Amino acid sequence: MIPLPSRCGTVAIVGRPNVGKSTLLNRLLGQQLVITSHKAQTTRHAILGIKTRPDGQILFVDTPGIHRRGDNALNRYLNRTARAALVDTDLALLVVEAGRWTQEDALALESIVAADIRAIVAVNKIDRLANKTLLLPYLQELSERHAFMHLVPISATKGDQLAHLESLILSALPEGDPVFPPDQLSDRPERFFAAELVREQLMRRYADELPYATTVEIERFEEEGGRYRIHALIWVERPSQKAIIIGKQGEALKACAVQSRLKMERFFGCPVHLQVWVKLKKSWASDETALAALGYQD
Ligand SMILES: Nc1nc2c(ncn2[C@@H]2O[C@H](COP(=O)(O)OP(=O)(O)OP(=O)(O)O)[C@@H](O)[C@H]2O)c(=O)[nH]1
Repeated sequence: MIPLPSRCGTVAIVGRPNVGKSTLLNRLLGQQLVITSHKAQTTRHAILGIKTRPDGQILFVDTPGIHRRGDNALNRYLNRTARAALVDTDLALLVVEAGRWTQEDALALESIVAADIRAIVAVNKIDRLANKTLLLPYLQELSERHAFMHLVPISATKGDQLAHLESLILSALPEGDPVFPPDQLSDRPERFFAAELVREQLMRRYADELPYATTVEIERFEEEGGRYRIHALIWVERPSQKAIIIGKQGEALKACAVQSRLKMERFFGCPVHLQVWVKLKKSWASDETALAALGYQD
């Protein structure tokens, strides 16, 4: 048999907030690389996830959801990051939710059209669709909205149709040799993932708007005799937010730190000593300079 040519290229995963882009990427990579929560706008950075297969390498770029939230510096940064990921990419993977089409989905599709790149659409959360007969007309509508290369109904949480989706993605990429070593999963340093794992707990544990007013900075990240010593700072905008995060007698912060540490130990594969502090920095999310200092940089 003639071996298939190796393929390699980048795929930008785009879509409105909360459609399941990060869940899909983790599932395709077989590891929790990017953080997820049931809250919209969990993803704040474009993250590269590398999938190496015998027949090639897919370089996935997970992007923040394209959204229409209030106009502050952080929101502008998120939309800019999502759109920038479409420049110089080989393929777009638009993720939508089965049975739903909103103005934000339309914005995501517009950004693909504006970038003039080929796109596959993954119709996610089919497990949630109570009436399966609605899928066909929904796919029909999608195919009328844009000339997608493929329309693939999937369930990111259940894993349905993901192998098929991955093969379609690979065959749409240009021929080429892998650019990263086979065991490399991302281009981000370990301290980036440490900050993300603390932020994931904030997104999951605290109600409503509070997590959006926080960010995490890793002040210290050291290896000592086979274990990691990590100091994390949670930045908040108001004293009241600090009090909520810490909780009665520090219980809430303690639980957040324990869970973050357990996930870090799984991610890094070694014991972790984690300390977490909460500090006040006025309006970090609306100030471009403060954002840049916290790592939100183009
Ligand atoms: N039922 C069901 N839920 C899903 C599926 N995929 C994702 N979800 C849920 O949808 C929510 C959002 O998932 P994320 O992966 O964080 O979504 P995202 O598109 O990355 O969100 P942003 O960070 O806001 O851009 C989570 O609660 C997931 O568990 C699916 O196939 N079926």
